[in-house]
Amino acid sequence: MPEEFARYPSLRGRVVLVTGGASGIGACMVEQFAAQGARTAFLDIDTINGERVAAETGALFLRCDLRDIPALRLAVAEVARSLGPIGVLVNNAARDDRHGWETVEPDDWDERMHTNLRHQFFCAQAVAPMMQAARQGSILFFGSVSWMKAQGGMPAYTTAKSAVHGLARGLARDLGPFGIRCNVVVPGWVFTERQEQLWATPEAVGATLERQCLKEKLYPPDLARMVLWLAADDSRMVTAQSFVVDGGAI
Ligand SMILES: NC(=O)C1=CN([C@@H]2O[C@H](COP(=O)(O)OP(=O)(O)OC[C@H]3O[C@@H](n4cnc5c(N)ncnc54)[C@H](O)[C@@H]3O)[C@@H](O)[C@H]2O)C=CC1
Ligand SMILES: O=C1OC[C@@H](O)[C@H](O)[C@H]1O
Repeated sequence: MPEEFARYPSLRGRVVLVTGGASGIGACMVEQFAAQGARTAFLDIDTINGERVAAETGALFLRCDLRDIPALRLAVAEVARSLGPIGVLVNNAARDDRHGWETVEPDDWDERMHTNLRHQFFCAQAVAPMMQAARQGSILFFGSVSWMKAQGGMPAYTTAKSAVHGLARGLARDLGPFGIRCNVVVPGWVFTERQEQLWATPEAVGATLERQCLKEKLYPPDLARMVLWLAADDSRMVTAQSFVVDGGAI
């Protein structure tokens, strides 16, 4: 894996907000945006890891349960007050806990929609006015290959992740006249510590690599590289699109 990351001059000084930045892919993105010289902030429910990442990167960490929309709105406003108008939003936070179709109750369903979909919209709604004033902005939404692969065992999660595409494309149309771009990043199976611990059995890893055209495991930097480009002005005419980073699994 290449050590160096591409440099994006337009990200220097740009205010970037990442949700779910305390671990996994989100933590890698926080690290890389900070390395680009962006004024970086992240929201997460995980205080312990959030404070660790903030100490390591110098990024601003605000604890926030993104299922709580009033709290989300206050946190976004605090980021803008502290760092300046937000120019890039990365809607990364989610939870891919498995759940059987047979046992899901209405409250479970609603909670998983709140955890994986709803906050992506309300974070976009909160930053859009700042981006409208600047006549530019990049909003990234995180999807998943899981629904594309017809992965079972998590129907609420795969539903939420497929809905992200409709959300991004509709907002791309609404916000495009203001120079605001909306795109979806679609990770394949990305081997974070959590994924390794929870699900990376030799059989599951083997089956994934068998399915991928590229026979290597994906890691968070593979996603961060795509995100940096979509966040930067280098992708200035790219919107309403989905970018799959999965080693060719689908
Ligand atoms: N790792 C993978 O294999 C894949 C990941 N993805 C997507 O990529 C993104 C990042 O994935 P990972 O790093 O693996 O996720 P992760 O589960 O390791 O990290 C998600 C982060 O979001 C935070 N979070 C969860 N619920 C929250 C809430 N209510 N309020 C605030 N923060 C909350 C968690 O504390 C955590 O720091 C997610 O959107 C995920 O759905 C998609 C396909 C595959
Ligand atoms: O979104 C996802 O897609 C692939 C799954 O194996 C992974 O655990 C999940 O996060």
